Amino acid sequence: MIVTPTAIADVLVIEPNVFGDDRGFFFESFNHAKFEAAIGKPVKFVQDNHSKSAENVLRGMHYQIQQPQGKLVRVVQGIVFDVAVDIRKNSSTFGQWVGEILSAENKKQLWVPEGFAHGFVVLSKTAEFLYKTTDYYAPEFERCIAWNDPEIDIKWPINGAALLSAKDQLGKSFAEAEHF
Ligand SMILES: Cc1cn([C@H]2C[C@H](O)[C@@H](COP(=O)(O)OP(=O)(O)O[C@H]3O[C@@H](C)C(=O)[C@@H](O)[C@H]3O)O2)c(=O)[nH]c1=O
Repeated sequence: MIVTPTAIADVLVIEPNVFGDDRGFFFESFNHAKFEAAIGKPVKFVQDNHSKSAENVLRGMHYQIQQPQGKLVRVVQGIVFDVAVDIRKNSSTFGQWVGEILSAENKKQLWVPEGFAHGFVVLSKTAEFLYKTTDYYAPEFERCIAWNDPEIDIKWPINGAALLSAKDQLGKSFAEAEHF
C-alpha cells in the first residue's frame, strides 16, 4: 500500500495494492499492522459506518468534542470530495483544510485523525461511503462547523447547491465553534 501525507502531515492518503485478474479485483481494505505502521502509533477501531448519498449531498463538517473519532474513510460506489479541517488549537496547521477525491475507482482512503472536523460532498449521481472510527458515536458530543465558513474557505468542487441535513444547516462558524 502507498501512504502519502497531505499538506496537513497527520492526514494521510492510503492507496491499497489492488490485485486485478479475469474475475475482477482483490485488495485488503484494512490491515491493522500495516495501518499502525502507516500512522506510527497504536489504533483501535470500534465502529464501521456506511452511508449512501445523492449528488451534491454535503455532510459536514462534523466532529465529537469528547470521545473524538479518528476516521478511516473510503468510497465503494461513486465519487466524493472528502475534507478534513484541523481544529487542534496547538497545531501549526490550525484552521487549515485538505481535500481529496475518493472514488470506487481510485480506491483511495483518507485517514482523518482525532482533532479534525470532517465532511464530504458527492460528485456522482450517488455515492456509498464507508468509514471506520476509533471511538463510538456520541450525539451529545457531536459538533458541526458550517461547510461554507468563510474563514476556513473550503473550495468545494460542486456544481449547484449543496444539499444539507437540517442539522448541518445549523453549523457554527469556525470562530464560534469549540476546538480541541
Ligand atoms: C454518525 C451516526 C449516526 N447515527 C444515526 C443518527 C441519525 O439518526 C442518523 C443520521 O445521522 P447524521 O445525520 O449525523 O449522519 P451523517 O451526517 O452522515 O454524519 C456523519 O457525517 C460524516 C461527515 C462524519 O464525519 C461522521 O462522523 C458522521 O458525523 O444516523 C448513528 O446511529 N450512529 C452514528 O455513528
